[in-house]
Amino acid sequence: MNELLPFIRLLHPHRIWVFWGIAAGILTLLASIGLLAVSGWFLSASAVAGLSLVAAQRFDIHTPSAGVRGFAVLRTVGRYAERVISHEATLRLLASLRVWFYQTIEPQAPASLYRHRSGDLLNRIVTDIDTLDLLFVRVLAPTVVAAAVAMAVGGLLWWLAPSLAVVFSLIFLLAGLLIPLLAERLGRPIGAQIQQHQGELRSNLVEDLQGMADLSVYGAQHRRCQERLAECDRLLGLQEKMAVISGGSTAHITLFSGLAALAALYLALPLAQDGHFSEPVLALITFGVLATFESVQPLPLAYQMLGKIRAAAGRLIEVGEAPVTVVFPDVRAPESVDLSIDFQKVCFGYPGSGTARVIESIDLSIPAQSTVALVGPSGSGKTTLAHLLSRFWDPDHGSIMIGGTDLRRFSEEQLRRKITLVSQRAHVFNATLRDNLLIAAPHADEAQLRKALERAQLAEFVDGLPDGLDTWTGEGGSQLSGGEARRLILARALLKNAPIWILDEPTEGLDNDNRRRFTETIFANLSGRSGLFITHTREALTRVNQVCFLENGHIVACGSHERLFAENRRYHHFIGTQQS
Ligand SMILES: Nc1ncnc2c1ncn2[C@@H]1O[C@H](COP(=O)(O)OP(=O)(O)OP(=O)(O)O)[C@@H](O)[C@H]1O
Repeated sequence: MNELLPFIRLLHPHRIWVFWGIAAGILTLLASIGLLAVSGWFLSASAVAGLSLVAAQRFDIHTPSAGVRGFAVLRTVGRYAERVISHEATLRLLASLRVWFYQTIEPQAPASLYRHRSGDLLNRIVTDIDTLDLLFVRVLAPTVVAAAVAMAVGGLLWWLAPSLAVVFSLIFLLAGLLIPLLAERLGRPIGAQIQQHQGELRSNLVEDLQGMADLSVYGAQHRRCQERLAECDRLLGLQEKMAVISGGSTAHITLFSGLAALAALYLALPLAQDGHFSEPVLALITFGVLATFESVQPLPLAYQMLGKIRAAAGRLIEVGEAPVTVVFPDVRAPESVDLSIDFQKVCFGYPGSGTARVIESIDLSIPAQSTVALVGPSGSGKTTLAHLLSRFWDPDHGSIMIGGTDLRRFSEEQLRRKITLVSQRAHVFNATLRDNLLIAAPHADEAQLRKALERAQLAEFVDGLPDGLDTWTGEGGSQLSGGEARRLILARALLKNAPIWILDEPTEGLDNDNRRRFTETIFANLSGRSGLFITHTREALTRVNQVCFLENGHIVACGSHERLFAENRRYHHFIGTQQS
């Protein structure tokens, strides 16, 4: 149950709502019991009074009928209040849960979150958090309400006759404790499996939808559809098992409530005959006992779901409490105008990939306001080096400096302000062109947006659009061409105006003409900045200050493109194959 504790603690700020929700629940149930018990008493008292004319004339029908009406009104109002208040508490808890989850995963982005499939994360954020809201409304509140009501009724029975209270308590404990615990025990593994299967099904569906175009090109839709159907069948099978447990436990609760009413009648009858109380009180006791079992009716289903709730809590904690690989200091490092970059004996291996290193003892200096190109075969570690400079990860050994200060000394805001990353994978949000630009500079005015568009050579394109900057870009920029999307990302980078640029194959996938024009634009904007440019295009390599050739995580040669091309056979060969 430990996995639930962090979430129970989240209820603390909303304790007032929780308290009143539970209080309204208790009031409603007591009104329900009162209604049935007084109605029972009223009917039998009327019947008894009807036996003699004198008693019938003396019989006060007004007080009990007012009582019945009073309890009925109280029950309705109480139920309404209980629903409103408990839902308010639940929604507040949900909001706290979402904030908590976001706050715990945000420091893990982007490095640690790569481990999770996007559908899986979405599922945890939406479904697991929604499942956890059942914890209060379905489990905690009804348990407290049932316990409080049972104590109230037990106390009353004790006052009438202790034997009644003892028998009632025993049967109530069987129904309210044993059956929910049994349901929990039986439902736990199935609930956990349901939660896991639902997560997998949703992740797979998201992936299938994202890859629909490829699935249809390769004719794999039918096969994937069959796989999803098989997953749905497995899920249905599990849900059927849950339904059987739930039906069984409801039937047992009903049985126990009937038994308790019979036992109460059996014990109270001789007491009534002995004159301990009048005959109509017999009906009051029997109906009261019967109505009290209403409080335990929702418990088996709630405890049966506990497995599902615990699995959801476990899945959230697994993501939320994963170690944060990169921790930024709160205190800012002293600012320096020096924007030189130094990699000193940097070694790095991805977490979870054993001792295999992707970067091996790299020394690299990028003087301020100059650009170094990284060239190398696929998988040689170029992007990893760029991500290390962006501090998505920290090196295992060695250090990376900007202006002589270790990256680890900069606060997050300080470092992010210094660096812009323009990559082929940069994300275009499903929003307007304007919104995509404002991500970099939320307060930029029209003139600044216009200037960035002009410098990225996108102004003409935007002017030709009927909605201009308010044009929707589509999912991942699907309504833009590759070149337009890159220019939009470049305009965004220009708006940020960071002094250090990391460019990770920004022209990849563009045709020759677009690539040349895009490279031209980049270099026109690179002047005065320090840059790390991952590229293998000749037009970029001939314009940077230095080229470093990377193989298997090692820098094997550095120099001008012309010199390396003339003197380094492997570089010559690599560039030759790239150009061809
Ligand atoms: N998140 C990750 N977790 C584990 N291994 C990774 C991860 N990202 C990259 N790698 C591995 O690290 C190695 C270097 O990858 P990297 O992306 O840095 O190469 P690259 O030189 O940029 O390649 P490319 O030119 O194809 O983009 C590769 O073997 C890759 O499989």
